[in-house]
Amino acid sequence: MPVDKRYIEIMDTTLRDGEQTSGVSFSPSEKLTIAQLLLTEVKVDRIEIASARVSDGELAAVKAITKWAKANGLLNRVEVLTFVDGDVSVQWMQKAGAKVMNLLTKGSLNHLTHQLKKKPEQHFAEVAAVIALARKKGLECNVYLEDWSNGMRHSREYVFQYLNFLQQQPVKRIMLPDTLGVLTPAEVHDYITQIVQRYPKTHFDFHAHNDYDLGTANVLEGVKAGAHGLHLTINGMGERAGNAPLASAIAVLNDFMPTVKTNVAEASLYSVSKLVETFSGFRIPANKPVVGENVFTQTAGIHADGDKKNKLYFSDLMPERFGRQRKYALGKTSGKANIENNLQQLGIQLSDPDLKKVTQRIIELGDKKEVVTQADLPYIISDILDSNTIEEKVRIENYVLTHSKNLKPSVTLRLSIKGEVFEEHSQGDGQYDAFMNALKKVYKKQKQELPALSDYAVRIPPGGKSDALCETIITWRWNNREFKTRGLDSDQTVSAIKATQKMLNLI
Ligand SMILES: CC(C)C(=O)C(=O)O
Repeated sequence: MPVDKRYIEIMDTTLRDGEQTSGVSFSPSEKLTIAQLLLTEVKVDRIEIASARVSDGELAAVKAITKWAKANGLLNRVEVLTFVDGDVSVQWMQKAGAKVMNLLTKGSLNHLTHQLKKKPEQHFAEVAAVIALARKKGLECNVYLEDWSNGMRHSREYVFQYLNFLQQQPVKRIMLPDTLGVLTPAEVHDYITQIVQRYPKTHFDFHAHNDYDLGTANVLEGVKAGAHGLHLTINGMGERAGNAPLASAIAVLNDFMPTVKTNVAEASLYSVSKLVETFSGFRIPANKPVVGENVFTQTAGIHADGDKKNKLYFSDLMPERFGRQRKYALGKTSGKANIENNLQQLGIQLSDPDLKKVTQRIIELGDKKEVVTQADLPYIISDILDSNTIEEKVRIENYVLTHSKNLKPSVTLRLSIKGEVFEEHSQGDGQYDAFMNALKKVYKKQKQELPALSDYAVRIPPGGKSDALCETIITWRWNNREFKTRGLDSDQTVSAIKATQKMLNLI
């Protein structure tokens, strides 16, 4: 029988806690773009976009977002962190056009006593006054219990006294932060269970931090224990080690909590991660689950082989769910199956001998610590197929190229023509020019002319991701006709020399 799933509200706080990542600051237009994407594409329920009073730039950002949200009927989903400061935050909220305030209050006796130096009753009265004022001005109130986790560990009586008090207040949600990211999953489960059982009619959000890398595990336990909402950030940005990452938390809830649902669109998680990465300059680690560059790439040949046979290395965490694609790395450990998978994705078929040559070339590049990407493959293949069709009568045996400050580049070149070996030394304006000058000397002594170089183009495989390969395409003029040769290598001069050797074998 289908069971009614419990709905979990997702509040994204990338633009508030996420912006507390050291070194990160979003411009108002970046904040607006991210806010729009989060509410309309990613479909989180709520966003926390700033702290009140911070700066003029922050005020401009909040104004821009609230204006857009109001025009689109989304204003009650946009939240701002505010403070127990009389009427200051409330006035700021009004100036910014915001309607939902997340009031920061003290969730542990330690914080209350040593930071605010107040007694609980004093704090509660001040909180009540701000809430009353905010409600009078038409604002909705959620309340944060800062340092709630340590409150539960060391001053539980205070936490329950405060929660009892809040039951009498016109508060929509109570937010339970593990401010220092110190809780274990078992504690999260225990503390949230106690709270939701005691206050069954109150909405509780859980706000995890990731200091022990337990953020995602903790939000899972929070939901299992009955939390109604979660605070998450894109790419796990946030104060210190960050918050629980949105993408991981959603994947975990979808795969391990069949009794709950969220409204988040998995397919948009990768693109929003990339956008936030670009705007924030905060790089996504390549191994970050769901959104990291490497997390859907199989590197070991044995994995690629198993995937080809019966999808043996697949799990429920399929890349397509997140708008991504499985990749098979190309390098010295990748082997034939990885290369075949890449060729299949590119729609290319090769004979066995050519496949062997391609595999060999990739292993050689891998040995040189070069990273080969799928975009490099057509270049490698065309280089190999080109070489297949050219009979090698001229071979460049060795060369030494020099490049020193204030001295002309020079070359010592040894090449063989139909088995006979020649050696020359020369200088030039660049290394390749020096190489060509030495080559011309050899051919002049043979009373042979060389084609004239009429164009020289260098490119890297598209996408700019490859650090492995560079292709030089040289156009030659010879007997009133033009022809091109290509050379491929990780070094630009060497790729030009390879293109030149091909020319020598064509004339
Ligand atoms: C500022 C507060 C709400 C916070 O982020 C925390 O306590 O973790």
